[in-house]
Amino acid sequence: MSQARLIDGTSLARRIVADTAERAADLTERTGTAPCLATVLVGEDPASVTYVRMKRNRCRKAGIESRQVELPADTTTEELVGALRSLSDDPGVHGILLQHPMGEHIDERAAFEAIAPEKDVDGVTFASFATMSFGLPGFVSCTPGGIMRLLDEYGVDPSGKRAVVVGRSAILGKPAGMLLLARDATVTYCHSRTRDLSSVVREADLVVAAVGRPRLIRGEDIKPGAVVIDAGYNPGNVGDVDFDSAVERAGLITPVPGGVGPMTIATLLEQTVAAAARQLGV
Ligand SMILES: Nc1nc(=O)c2c([nH]1)NC[C@@H]1CN(c3ccc(C(=O)N[C@@H](CCC(=O)O)C(=O)O)cc3)C=[N+]21
Repeated sequence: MSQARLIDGTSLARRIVADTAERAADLTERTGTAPCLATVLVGEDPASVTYVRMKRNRCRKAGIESRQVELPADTTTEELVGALRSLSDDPGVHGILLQHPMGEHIDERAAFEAIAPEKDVDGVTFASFATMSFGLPGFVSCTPGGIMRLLDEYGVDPSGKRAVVVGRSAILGKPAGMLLLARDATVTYCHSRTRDLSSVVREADLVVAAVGRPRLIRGEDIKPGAVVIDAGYNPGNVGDVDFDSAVERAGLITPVPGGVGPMTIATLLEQTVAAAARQLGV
């Protein structure tokens, strides 16, 4: 049986981070100020702690400072909004990442909207969603933005393709579909109420799996030759796609790890340096 070509997210991410580090160094030299990302974490969910640590480590290696804000699990929406407003007003902070998910008691949307649009390097605000949806310049949601870069790198033009996005979360599925639509794909969203998911996915030339259900999408659901992007985050580095069966049917596929994940962080760093350059007037 034929095997899909693998999309190497690690290597493209490495190149983007290297370019970003050069730009960060240049900016620091010219302005005397290093780009700075504030990372905001509410509570101590182990996966979130790990992701934030990875992002901060990657920042350090790229010459981006990071400021860590850790808030207790019982932080109220008002307190979180207050913390985000003060980071938004702080000229020493150029980008803000609010790690998702937060506790059930927090109004996530209110929190995201407390991030100043010019510092929304994670692309989570309504303002960023709007520019992204219209294909206008602005900050993209990092995982969807990373996915589009991978598609471009591998010569996949979404125009005219049937794209099926499985998942409709505010910072992953929904913006991924909007970016594909902006590039002229015919986009279908699937979600928890979708009837007969398999039959919808089988129509897809391009599948983006973004629900957080381990191995939900299986090889038999994949149209032969389709492009399969696995953006699912599940415990233990397992994606939403059953890789072993999907690789037999797909034309091009992202592995987990080594696919979309590293691109998420690369996009975050790149946008942080872009935000700093703009704020420092370069
Ligand atoms: N506001 C917000 N923005 C996010 O971008 C965001 C978030 N919240 N919440 C959690 C998810 C998760 N996430 C990942 C980033 C990188 C990898 C990554 O680089 N993974 C490596 C594996 C890393 C390892 O070896 O453990 C890979 O796939 O190759 C994974 C997951 C960003 N997220």
